[in-house]
This record gives sequence, structure tokens and C-alpha cells, in this order.
Amino acid sequence: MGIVKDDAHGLDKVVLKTPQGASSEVFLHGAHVTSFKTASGKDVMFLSKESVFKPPKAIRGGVPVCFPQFGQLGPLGQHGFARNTAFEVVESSDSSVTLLLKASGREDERYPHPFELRVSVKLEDEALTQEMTATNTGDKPMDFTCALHTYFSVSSIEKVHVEGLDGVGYTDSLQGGKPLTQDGPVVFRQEVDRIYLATPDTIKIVDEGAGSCVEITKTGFPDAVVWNPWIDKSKAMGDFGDDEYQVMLCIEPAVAGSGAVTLAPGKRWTGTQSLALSNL
Ligand SMILES: O=P(O)(O)OC[C@H]1O[C@H](O)[C@H](O)[C@@H](O)[C@@H]1O
Repeated sequence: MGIVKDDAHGLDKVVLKTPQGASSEVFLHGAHVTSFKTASGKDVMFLSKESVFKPPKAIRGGVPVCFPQFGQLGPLGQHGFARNTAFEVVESSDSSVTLLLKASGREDERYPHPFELRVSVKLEDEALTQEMTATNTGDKPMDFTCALHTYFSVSSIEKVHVEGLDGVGYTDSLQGGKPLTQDGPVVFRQEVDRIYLATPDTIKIVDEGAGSCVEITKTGFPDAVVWNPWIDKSKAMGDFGDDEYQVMLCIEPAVAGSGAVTLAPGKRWTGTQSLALSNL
């Protein structure tokens, strides 16, 4: 199944490649994508230099899979337990992999639901697609919220803006969930932590400093979280460099502020995101 041990951390991962030279790494711990390098040589994802690769702690950067809870929107610990749990590889090729978490319902007494969570990753020369499918394998309805909590690498946070959210309503997590409406592109001059509700399915990160643009296309996820921790929160996070807020940005396709998904027994839910890089 193409599983190798990571030299630096000793954890199992799968390395994806395309014939033209794009590459991506996916750790079994959390079904966590930690890098996406395009064939043209650009590193799209941010991974903190301070990240702790010690399960059950989540990796800091890349794409933590938040499931069956986003943030504090439920009884579980922050962002649910999928990101803290080992997945198994059920299918792989040179440029794609599918990982599976079979939950028995006994992982956490606050979430007594058996489920299967499948995360697949497909690499192309200038694009990466992730699909997340949750199946309720129990006999009771199951509620969840979730996100593909994607950390992007940027040249310099003040040279970046986000397009596609103009006129969209959001709740500001830094103001107790106050409802507001976006006016123009999103820019970053201070801490930002917002849940944009029922957003368009295409959002763009325009990086004037790097002369590039990442187009995020999502399906199934109604919402999108936008986060940059800025100075004080960066200092407060033990697994994040004090200055790293300057070179990262999270845009997270999510089921969050628009309400939980309720899955009847035997039913399935799917969400996807595709990341495509282009020059400005
Ligand atoms: O530190 P973590 O649990 O990984 O969470 C990191 C961040 O995730 C999301 O973006 C939330 O909206 C933030 O409030 C949170 O700080």
C-alpha cells in the first residue's frame, strides 16, 4: 500500500507523486495531508516548524480533518477526534490514496456513534482533491459538524487577500459569534477567526507577494472558516512559531455555523475540496 516511515518523526505516511514531479505527503495519523508541492515547484501548504508529530496530538499545518465536530460546536474536545486517531490505508496508487477510520462508538463516551470516515486524496500536477465521506454504521441518527482545516502557505500575510466572500454573512468567533457581513475582499491586519455561512463554492487566495493564486472549490460543505492567529495567539500556541502567522492562512471548507448534518442509520454524506494553483 506504499506506506513508508517518515525519517524525521517515525510516523507512517504515504507519498504521492505525478510523472511531472508534483508530490504530496499523507500521514495515517489523522488522514493528515502535510504537503502539496506542484509540478511547477510551488509549496501550497503550510506546516509549522514547531509541529509535534506525537500521536494522539494533531499535526499543526497541512489539512487536519476535523470530525465529528468542528471547533467547540458540540460536546467533544476541540475539532473532534479524527485528527488525533490513526486511519488505515484501504487503497492507493502513485498519485492517490484512500484512508479509513472505522469508529466503534466507544472512542469517546460523549459520541456513542459507530461510523466510517473515508478520506481520499488525489494529486495532479497543479491540483489536489480531497474527498471526505462519513457513513452512519449505527442504528441511531448521528449528528456531526466537520472541516478540512487547510493551512495554506503565503508569501506574507499582508500581501494576501481572499476573494469570493464579498456580501457573505459570517459569525465572528472573536466577538462571541456576532453576525456580520463581509464587505469586499478579506484582508489580514489583525487576528481573524470567522465562520462564513452558506458561501459560494469557489474561494480564491490571491497572493500578490508570490504572484500566484490558489482556487479552492468545495462541494458538500456549506460554510468556510477563515483563520489567522496573528501575534498573541501564535505566541500562546506551543506547537506554532511566534512569527509563523506571517506566512500562513487557513481557509477551511466546513459544516459549522449553518448547522450540523444529521445522518440516518446507513446513510452517507460526502464533502470535497479541490485546490488548484495558477499564476497571477
Ligand atoms: O488549535 P486548534 O485546536 O488546532 O484550532 C486552531 C483554530 O481552528 C479554527 O480555525 C478555529 O476557528 C480557531 O478558533 C482555532 O484557533
